[in-house]
Amino acid sequence: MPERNIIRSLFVETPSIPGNLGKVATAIGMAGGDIGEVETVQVGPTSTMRNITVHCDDDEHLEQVLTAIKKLEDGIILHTVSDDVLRAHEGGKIQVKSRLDVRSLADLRRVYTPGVANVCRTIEQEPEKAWIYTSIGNSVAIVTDGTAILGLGDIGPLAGMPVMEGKAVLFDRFAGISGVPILLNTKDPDEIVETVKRISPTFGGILLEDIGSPHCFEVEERLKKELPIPVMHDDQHGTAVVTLAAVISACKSAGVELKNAAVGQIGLGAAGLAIVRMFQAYGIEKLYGADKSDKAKERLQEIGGEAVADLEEMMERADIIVATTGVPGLIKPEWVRPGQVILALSNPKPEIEPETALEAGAAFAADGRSVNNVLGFPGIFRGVLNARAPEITHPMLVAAAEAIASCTKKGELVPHPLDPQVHQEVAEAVETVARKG
Ligand SMILES: NC(=O)c1ccc[n+]([C@@H]2O[C@H](COP(=O)([O-])OP(=O)(O)OC[C@H]3O[C@@H](n4cnc5c(N)ncnc54)[C@H](O)[C@@H]3O)[C@@H](O)[C@H]2O)c1
Ligand SMILES: O=C(O)C[C@H](O)C(=O)O
Ligand SMILES: [Mg+2]
Repeated sequence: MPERNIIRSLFVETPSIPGNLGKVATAIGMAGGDIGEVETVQVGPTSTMRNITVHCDDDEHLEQVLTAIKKLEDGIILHTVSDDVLRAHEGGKIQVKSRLDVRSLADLRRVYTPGVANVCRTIEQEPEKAWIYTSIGNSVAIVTDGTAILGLGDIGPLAGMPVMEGKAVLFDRFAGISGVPILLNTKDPDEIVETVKRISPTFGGILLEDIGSPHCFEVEERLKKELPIPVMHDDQHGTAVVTLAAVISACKSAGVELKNAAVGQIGLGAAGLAIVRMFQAYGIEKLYGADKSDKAKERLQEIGGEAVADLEEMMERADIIVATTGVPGLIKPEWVRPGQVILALSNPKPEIEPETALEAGAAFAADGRSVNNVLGFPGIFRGVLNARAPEITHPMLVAAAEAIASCTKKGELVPHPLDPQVHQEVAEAVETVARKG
């Protein structure tokens, strides 16, 4: 199925006679639209109202679907078309809620003053107890400067907030962690480091998100060194973990020894360079990298990778291709070699659609929706917070990748992110390594 970028909710009235919903569904299907949920809002004696979610490729395609429904007769009426995704974002996606109720004066005194003063004193005397008596040990800051929001680029922290709120939802749902978005009004590495350090006492960990390269490398390195709590740049290490898991699974299915495979990385920014480092540390020797920026290629050479000037040449040489450039359609179908593994991970649109890569002969292909760092970061932070580890180490990340691979069904590259087992397994694997110290 090609990528569907437009999701709309259609409010449709049909006569309450069997077969009419079928006519609507057929009209949508014949126009190439995909139907998501169908919600019956009201059933009356003469007519039925439904909300039908439809997925289309683009605006033009949506128009074709709407025209097809409008052409239907026999009392079928399309009343409204609304943007489901925008609607779901109204009021934001997250909120801070109290875990305790305040119904009586006694509750008030327990939750707040005067009772709370004793808790403050306890923490003053034994700061360690903040992990027991506050939410700090279960809270992670999701910090962005807005310079590399998905593949949308430097759109600023404010426009990046929906992504940060999204990450907070995933932390909550998959790991029971309170993720708190922090938007930074600066791109200066010194100011970022200074600000994050100053707010850090509020949190048990720091997730850096969608901070562009090259300043993300310095920012993360300094914060890791200077803070006593785990710091991880998701676009680097979360992505590298999930990518390693995907290639472990692909090689297992194809009966190929991963360590002997030739791997090509297109895009050597935050995600790409970390993926190369992860592959190197895993023992893969034949590693090629391509980037339009000479500085990025220099960074690859500094860590012992081989820079290739031409994408076509890289496609020719590599058995496994990973792309993280943010450029949709960068990989041409005619470059794909039979049997190749293609992970085109840019969001919101990949460098090549998985269907196109498979049609062109790839053995396995995936995009950034399935091979996504959502499979890694919730469990990784759950694991380190449980263990109260001061940092996230390379062996923890490898353990997380192996846990993801072990949850993957035969013939697939990664597990489904809604499988609660995967987040649990990642958390346990990371916690186990962390406790070994
Ligand atoms: N699936 C996931 O979990 C996941 C995670 C992180 C990032 N990503 C995606 O990866 C992409 C990059 O993210 P990032 O944080 O690494 O950004 P980044 O800006 O740090 O890196 C992008 C790199 O791609 C290079 N590039 C751009 N156009 C190119 C081209 N035409 N040819 C070769 N190289 C090119 C840039 O020079 C840069 O080095 C984004 O689209 C993001 O959505 C996906
Ligand atoms: O947020 C995502 O879906 C993945 C990733 O962090 C990205 O920047 O694309
Ligand atoms: Mg990101």
